[in-house]
Amino acid sequence: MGFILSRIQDTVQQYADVISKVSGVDVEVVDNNLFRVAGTGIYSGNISTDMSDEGYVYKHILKTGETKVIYCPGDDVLCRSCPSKTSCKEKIEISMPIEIEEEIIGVIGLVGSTEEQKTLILQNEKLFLEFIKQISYFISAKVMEERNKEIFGSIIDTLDSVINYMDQGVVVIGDDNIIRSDNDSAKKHLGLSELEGKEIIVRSTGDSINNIAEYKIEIEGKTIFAIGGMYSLGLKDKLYKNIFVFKDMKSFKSDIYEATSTHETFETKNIIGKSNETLSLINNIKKVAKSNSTVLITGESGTGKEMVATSIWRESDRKDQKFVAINCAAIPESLLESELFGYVKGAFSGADPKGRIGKFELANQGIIFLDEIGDMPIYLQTKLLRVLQEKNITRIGSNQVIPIDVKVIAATNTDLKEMMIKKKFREDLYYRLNVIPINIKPLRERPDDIVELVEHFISKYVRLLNKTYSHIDSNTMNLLKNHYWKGNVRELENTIEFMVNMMEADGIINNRTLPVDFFEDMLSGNKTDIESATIIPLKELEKREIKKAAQVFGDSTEGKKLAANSLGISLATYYRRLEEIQKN
Ligand SMILES: Nc1ncnc2c1ncn2[C@@H]1O[C@H](COP(=O)(O)OP(=O)(O)OP(=O)(O)O)[C@@H](O)[C@H]1O
Repeated sequence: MGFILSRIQDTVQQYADVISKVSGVDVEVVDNNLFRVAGTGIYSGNISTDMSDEGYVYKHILKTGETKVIYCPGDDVLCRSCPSKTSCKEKIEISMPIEIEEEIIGVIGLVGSTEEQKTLILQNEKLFLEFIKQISYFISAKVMEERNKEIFGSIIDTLDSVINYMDQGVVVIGDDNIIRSDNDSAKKHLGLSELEGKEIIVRSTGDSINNIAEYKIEIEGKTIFAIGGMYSLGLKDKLYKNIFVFKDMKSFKSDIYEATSTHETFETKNIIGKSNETLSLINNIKKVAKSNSTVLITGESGTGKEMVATSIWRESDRKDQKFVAINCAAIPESLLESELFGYVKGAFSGADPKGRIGKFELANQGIIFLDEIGDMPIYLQTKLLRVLQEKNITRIGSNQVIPIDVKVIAATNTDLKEMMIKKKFREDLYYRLNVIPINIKPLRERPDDIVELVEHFISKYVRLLNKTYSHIDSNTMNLLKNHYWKGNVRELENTIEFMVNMMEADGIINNRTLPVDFFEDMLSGNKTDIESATIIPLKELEKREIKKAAQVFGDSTEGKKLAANSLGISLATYYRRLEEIQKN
């Protein structure tokens, strides 16, 4: 604070000159560091000098805050230690502190250096004291003003840099719709390198999403949708009427997308398997990706339908756009419509009345993946069909028709044809979706993929669980190859994860590491629960397992040894039983 007086030195000097002229005596002003800020007459040649070696009276005033009249400078008790007390030119001196909020920031001195001046001061002492008091107030008021200006200026500077760092666009618009000021984000959101001086038309669409109003912006022949707020600056100056704080819809959607998309992304090179079925699947994905037609992926649960959908996206021209997945079975029927098409603030008094963007809008320009499409209620099927035909959507509660360009990939593990017969799936929608059908075979029908998938998942989990791996027993690999895998690749992956967890320090995966349900599945012949509740005679069960072992391991000598081993009987017993079965 101390140097403030010197910062308004010119103003203080002007005051000193006026006082001197009016009073006919000399004036001197020092700051709280005894720096001479202003001076007239005998002091005019010594402005901006350090007075710490001489200003004994001023030092006292800075310390005590008292006003002092020194009638005999040089002889006064305060001048006792002053080295120039004997040669002091002053005849009389009035000194008064300059204060701001009880802080002494300097001293103003009125000095008579001639006998006439001394008489003048003595005759008008009271008047002079009142006069300096007023001037001291003026100086403090000026300092206050300067200080406030500095604080205000630094607030403005801080605000300016905050506004420039904001990822929201900010534009100040005049009554004439001309941009007067803007930040870098505004340029980014509007896709222009310069904004100042350009005309901008901002109109509300009437919709509100996430509790934020939506606007349609027109600038330089472009139309941009944004969400944000328009605020009046409340100034008289019409050139600075409103401030518009906004984010363009595209970035807003990207933020939501980043926050909500959790799916694992696949590329065709990550699809494991060398069976003819898998090779032709990969080939089809590449072909299908090049077209914009709707794809319907069918296959049992766990066969890789979502994997195929994301691979189509990664191979397509839309790979840099969004892939938005929605599982129609996982969302309550009452919410599915709003999830798909979005809704605006006030559309209904639901749990989230603020308004929300729908998946179709989020996926615009990209791909929407409608998983478990068979679970979509019939009334929504009608709406979906209309969206696919008309290529636009309307948010629930809004009048705005929004054009949509999305590629649709649907998937199901239910038999849609059968659902059509039962009138649970609309025939017209089925044909609209089934433009390009892709069927993924169950894993049991492509055993040639199993060895590679097993090895892939073993190395994945060995790495993830930080285990040491040596090899997998060939007998165990045979069991895995011949398993029914009703949960398909997902079940295989889970089984391998279990086995790697169970693996001993020797790093060998064998029958002992297999999960119990694996054997239960084998015993039940992978039939449904009701069927497996049927009690099978032990003799029959034994026959079935021996036959299965013969099938799995073949009839080479080595295979027979493995079969006997996995059945837990001696080789001789295995030969004998097998012979009996074959005779019957
Ligand atoms: N050929 C494959 N190569 C590598 N991983 C695969 C393969 N097929 C399936 N998977 C894996 O199997 C798991 C199940 O796949 P996905 O979720 O795509 O199946 P889905 O058919 O969509 O299942 P659901 O019908 O239950 O939703 C995933 O972890 C996936 O990565």
